[in-house]
Order: sequence, then C-alpha cells, then structure tokens
Amino acid sequence: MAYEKELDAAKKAASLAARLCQKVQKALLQSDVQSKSDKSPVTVADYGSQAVVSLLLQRELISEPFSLVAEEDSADLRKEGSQDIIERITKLVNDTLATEDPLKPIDSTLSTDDILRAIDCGTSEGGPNGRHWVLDPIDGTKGFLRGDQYAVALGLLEEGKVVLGVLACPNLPLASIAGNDNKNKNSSSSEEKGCLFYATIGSGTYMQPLDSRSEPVKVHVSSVENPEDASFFESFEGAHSLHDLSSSIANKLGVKAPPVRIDSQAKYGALSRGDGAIYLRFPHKGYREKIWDHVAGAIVVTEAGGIVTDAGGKALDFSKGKYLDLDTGIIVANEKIMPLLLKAVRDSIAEQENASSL
Ligand SMILES: Nc1ncnc2c1ncn2[C@@H]1O[C@H](COP(=O)(O)OS(=O)(=O)O)[C@@H](OP(=O)(O)O)[C@H]1O
Ligand SMILES: [Mg+2]
Ligand SMILES: [Mg+2]
Ligand SMILES: [Mg+2]
Repeated sequence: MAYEKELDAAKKAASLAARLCQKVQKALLQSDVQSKSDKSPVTVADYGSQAVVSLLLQRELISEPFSLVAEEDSADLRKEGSQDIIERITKLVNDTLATEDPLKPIDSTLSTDDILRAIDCGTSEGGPNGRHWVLDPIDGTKGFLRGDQYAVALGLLEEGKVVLGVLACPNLPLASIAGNDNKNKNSSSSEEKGCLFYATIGSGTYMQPLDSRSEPVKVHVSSVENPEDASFFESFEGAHSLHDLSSSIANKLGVKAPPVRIDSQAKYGALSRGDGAIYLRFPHKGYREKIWDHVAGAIVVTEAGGIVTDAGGKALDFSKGKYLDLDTGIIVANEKIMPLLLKAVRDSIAEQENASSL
C-alpha cells in the first residue's frame, strides 16, 4: 500500500498526542489555558500535542526531509513569565513519550529547549511543491475546554494534494452520534469512546478504537438520497459558523432533524461513517480558513465516498500555503445529495444578500 510507512508513523503520532490531551483534559487547570493574540484559547495540551507529533514523525521518518505546517508556535511561550508553563509542557511530553514503549525510552529526557524547538518545527508555509505534514494539535480547543469533542488532526500534502489523513477523536463515541443515516456499523455500546479515523489516497477510510482494542473497519458516508431523511452537522460555536444560514439551507432541503452541533474535525470523522449526511460551515465575513482545520478531515470524508467543496462547488485547494483560498464556506455531502445541496446553498445565500441590501 502507498504511504504505509507514513501512515504507521502518523497513526502512532496522533494516538500518542491524543493520550497527552486526554490526560490534560481530565485534570484541566485554569492556569493551563492561555489566550492567543487573536483571543482564541490555547492550552498546555495544544503545545504538548504539537511537540509529540513533531518529535514522533521526525523520529519515525528519519531518512526523509521534514516539513510541518502546524497551528501553534512558541512565541508566547518564550515571553517572560512563561517558564512554569514550559516546564509543565516539557514534563507532559516526556511522560507521554515514555508511555509509548516503557521498556524502550526513546531518547534521554528532553529539555525545555528541545520542546520549544519541536513546537517550532511547525512553521513551514506549505505550498504546491514537495511534501508537507499538516497538523492541528487540538482542533476544537473550545470543545476540549468544555469537556466536549476535539480532534488531533494530521494530514500529508504531496505536490499540493492531500494524500493521507489521520483524525484522533478521543471523546467521539464508537457508536453513531446522530440519526445514523446508515443503519450499520458497529455494535459497540454507546459509552465506549475514542475513535481513530485514517485514510490514504485511493485506499478508503478506516476507523478503529483509539486504544486499538479491535481491528479497523472500513467506513462509508451516508447513502441517504432524500435530504428529508438526512441530518446535518455544523460548528458548536455560533461564532465559527452562521447557524441562521445553515438553518435556511436545511429548510430548503426539507431536512427534518435538528442540527448536530459538535466541535472540531470530529464532524468529518462522524460524517465518514454515516452518522449524518451533510456538513455546513459558513464562517463570518473576513475569516480565513486555515488548511490544518480541513486537510485530515477532507481526505477522511472523500475516501469514504463523500464530496467536500466550497459553497460554490469548487474542490478545496490545499496548495496555496497556510490559508485556504476561499471566503464562501465549506460544504460536505454524498454524491446524491450534493447537487440539491449546492442549489439550496446558492438560493439561501442569494436571499440573505437580497435581504441585507434592502
Ligand atoms: N471566527 C472563526 N470562524 C470560523 N472558524 C474559526 C473562527 N475562529 C476559530 N475558528 C476555527 O474553528 C476551529 C474549530 O472548529 P469548528 O469551528 O469546526 O468547531 S466549533 O464547533 O466551532 O468549536 C478552530 O480550531 P482550533 O483553534 O484548532 O480549535 C479554529 O481554527
Ligand atoms: Mg486554535
Ligand atoms: Mg482547528
Ligand atoms: Mg487547534
């Protein structure tokens, strides 16, 4: 299978990073949370997760040139007064790496400088040439802080195209979370949580329990054809997506079920196994989408048979650097529903524009 070595490394890195996040989420202290310059939250777990993935990938793929486009950097951690937090991150990362193979500690203990350097390996700009890993160390930090959904999202771009994606979703139940448009899947009890989704180009999408208790299963997006029977996902946070617009689109489609609002790319994971059939994301005007919020999710859904486009039906272009070159929104559905969805999106946006020009 193509990208086998890379997939093994990515699964290991995302699972280990998820372990670090789970540990922090269990014992989250207010002092672990900081505010970034754009006012969004960041925690010791975001930094720790980024360091773990960066270190693991470099160690597992030692013979390859390494380029990582990731959300966090160490600028705030290098400011005065951050020593405590850096030390806490360093301990978290060392403890997490030591659990990977307790009999074979990977390196000698890493210093605070090693950790800052590992975080800063993620400052690549991406682009259309060569290979770039793309990482959101915690996607859905607000969900993480609420004790809700979040994901460690890791993808690989090759010549500007997504070729691999892994989504570790520690709080996502193994059983369906929504109307279950595909009445299939696993018989796990609803209390069991922690899913690892992964896909490589041309090979389909698989899901397995995050703790590898059982074998991976191949997953497929919902096969629902009538939007009336579909349910749709959107951001939990109203500040991240226009809930009024998605409600108008859902009405036009005749969707009966209420929206399923969950944080992070866990939405893409849930869609890939048919928990719902549609994802609608319409950021407020002026927001620029980052590639790390969609790379892993996009391949997980497309390899499961779904379609991911901007609101005008154009494929997402991940080759432009850190940002996605779009300002209309992102929509996901299966092949049957997509044409109807595109029309409903067009009509709803036109209505909204007419209303605001009156
Ligand atoms: N204003 C605004 N508009 C749109 N999107 C934003 C905005 N602010 C942040 N973000 C990004 O949203 C990421 C969280 O994913 P979701 O929006 O899907 O989840 S949520 O339900 O809204 O929490 C979140 O990812 P993380 O920062 O990794 O948590 C952000 O990249
Ligand atoms: Mg963030
Ligand atoms: Mg994110
Ligand atoms: Mg993040």
